[in-house]
Amino acid sequence: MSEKKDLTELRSEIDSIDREMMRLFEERMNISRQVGDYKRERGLPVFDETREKEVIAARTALIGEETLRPYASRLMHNIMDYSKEVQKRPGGKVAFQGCRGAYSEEAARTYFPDAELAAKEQFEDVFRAVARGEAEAGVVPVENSAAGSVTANIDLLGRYDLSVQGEVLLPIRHVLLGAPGASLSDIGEVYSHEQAIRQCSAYLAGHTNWTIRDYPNTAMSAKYVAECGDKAKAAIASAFAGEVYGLVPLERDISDSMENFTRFFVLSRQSGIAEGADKASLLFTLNHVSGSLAKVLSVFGEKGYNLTKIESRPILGRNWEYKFYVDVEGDIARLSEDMAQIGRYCLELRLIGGYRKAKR
Ligand SMILES: O=C(O)C(=O)C[C@]1(C(=O)O)C=C[C@@H](O)C=C1
Repeated sequence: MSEKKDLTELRSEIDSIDREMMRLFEERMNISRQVGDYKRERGLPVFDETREKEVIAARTALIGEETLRPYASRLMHNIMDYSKEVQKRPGGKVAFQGCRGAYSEEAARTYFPDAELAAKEQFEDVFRAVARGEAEAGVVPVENSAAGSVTANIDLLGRYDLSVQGEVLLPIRHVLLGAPGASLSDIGEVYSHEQAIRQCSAYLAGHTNWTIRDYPNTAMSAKYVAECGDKAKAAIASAFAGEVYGLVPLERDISDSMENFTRFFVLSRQSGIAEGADKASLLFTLNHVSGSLAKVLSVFGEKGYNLTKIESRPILGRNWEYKFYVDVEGDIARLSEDMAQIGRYCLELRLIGGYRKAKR
């Protein structure tokens, strides 16, 4: 009869099995990450219920001892949950402009729930961080439903060779935030980003005694008011920013329109059209021939694309010449072919990105 192994021996066997399991676990998660990249590029969902059922059934069947099968099934279930978490987390950081509590932070969090976020001071810092590979992705606002385009970012799209891989639509609910102990009657100065100020213009017009001051970002203005601790100063930012900086809400929902949304773009170094893309953004400059713009637009119409936005931006150093930025919806997989026809009327034509339209 063989000698029973002692606890040290048994534990040492467990240790070596665990080492092997951890090595395999890491290997499996690395493959999962690649599956995640594949799915992200093609706009496929991370969760695949049919595949998970197949995997659990097939792996459980490998277990000889029947009483262990329910545990094996739970183990595989957990492994695939971790696998999905790994897939959703981008390898690198995600840059946004502003500081903690910024609407851009909320947008970045919406698109990349598990990513490590990096705050940047200026919009251009976000573009630069992605272009240099310091960030895997960047999230920037491009348009607000009430105040219109964020032209600084439209211009930066033209200057940087990055592509748009996704879109986020964020509901914006502005709050007037004051220092602890402040009330509405104390306020003399209001700080915020110029877009937020414009979006609350009707509300602010009712307070003619307030001095309105531009600030680079809504959350930064909340931070500034908190740091001053001056009851005469207020900021316009989100309720979340108010919580982050310990400010008190003096008035909620002060936007002119309750239907206030901001569109954000997800920037990436990766080019190409995401599979399942139903929206695209293009930049072009025109030939100096009469009717060029009408011709470009008519191609979009003839080919069945729905033009959802057009913006003209001045070209630096070429007075009274413009760069056109357009968004189109439709069968984006076909767009590359159709661009040849559009290109006939353009000096320059660039697809900035084909992506999935954000859900409201
Ligand atoms: O095979 C896939 O499609 C994966 O994404 C991998 C995996 C897994 O870890 O096995 C993870 C999530 C899916 O729901 C299904 C399976």
